Amino acid sequence: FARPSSSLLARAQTTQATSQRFASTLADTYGSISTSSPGDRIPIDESYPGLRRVHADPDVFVIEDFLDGASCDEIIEAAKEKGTERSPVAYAGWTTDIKDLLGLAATGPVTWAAIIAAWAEAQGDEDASVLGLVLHSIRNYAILFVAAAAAIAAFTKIRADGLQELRTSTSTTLDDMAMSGPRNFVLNAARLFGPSSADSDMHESQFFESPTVISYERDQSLAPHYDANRSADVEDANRGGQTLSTLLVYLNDVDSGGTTRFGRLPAAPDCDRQLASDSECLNIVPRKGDALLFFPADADGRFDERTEHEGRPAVDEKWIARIWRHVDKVPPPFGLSDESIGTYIDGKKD
Ligand SMILES: O=C(O)CCC(=O)C(=O)O
Ligand SMILES: [Fe+2]
Repeated sequence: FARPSSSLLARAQTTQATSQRFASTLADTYGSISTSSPGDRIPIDESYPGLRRVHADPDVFVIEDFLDGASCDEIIEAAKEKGTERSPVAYAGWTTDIKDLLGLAATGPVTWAAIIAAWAEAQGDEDASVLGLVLHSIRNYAILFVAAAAAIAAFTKIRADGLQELRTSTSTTLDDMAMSGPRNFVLNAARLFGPSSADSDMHESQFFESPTVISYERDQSLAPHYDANRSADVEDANRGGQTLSTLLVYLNDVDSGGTTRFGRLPAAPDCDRQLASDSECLNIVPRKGDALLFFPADADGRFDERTEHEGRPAVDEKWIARIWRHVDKVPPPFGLSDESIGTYIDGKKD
């Protein structure tokens, strides 16, 4: 099977609430599996104040002044007080990769190698029978299959170990909704996504991961990645399954560096948030209080590879807060507790 190249970025996620996923399973990278193209995204309140579409199909929005300056400052202070740690990553998509690789090995090379080896063994053996040949093939198949499985396990481990270099920021999560900054972020997000849970008993914020605050110092970055996971049903089952939307708020103004770039989407030259020096790709300049909204998967959870994006290397210090809206309820420790939502979020309008 195909060898990984140095440009290969494995999608990754953390095992903690400060999570992050990286780009592409082997199937994404080598196109060995065709997947159905994504359909409609989850609904949002399209009349939300300040909402501006900067790309259509897939939709990407900037929301001007999504969060007031005092809330931005408070979120930064709360994160500093709690302390940020190196944003952790872990390999996501590994269940898909192992399945694909094992399937590929088992149907192709392993079978042929087993038969050829059995045939070679039988050469010069006057008494070789067809039955003997078949039995030898089966034995060889079993041995080679185990060897292939071990090689695949080693390969996925190496892939996983290499991921940390792709994300050099530090982060923490804020789940104390008694503080007005994080609370305003969650309340506004719930208002924005409101329509998607309008006919459900659940409060919209139950679909959210707790806000993650990410800090980038000079030269820190987040390599191109996807926020969704092709294997979300299995690997993200304990955090609400697939990520259907990413909402991030820029918490400070950034004069230089630290843009959010979508390498597969064209530039938006008419948008004043587009980085002027990038005529190729959609590349958003952070502005304090603005939000960026996009949809890593469609409403049914189908992965949308067009939403690949990155946090470009920081020059000036950069702070963001992020909410991932999942397909199902996100239980603690990843999501907010029912008690916290009941006390501070549900029923509050602002
Ligand atoms: O820092 C950025 O601009 C992008 C952050 C991001 O992609 C993420 O947190 O998933
Ligand atoms: Fe992301």
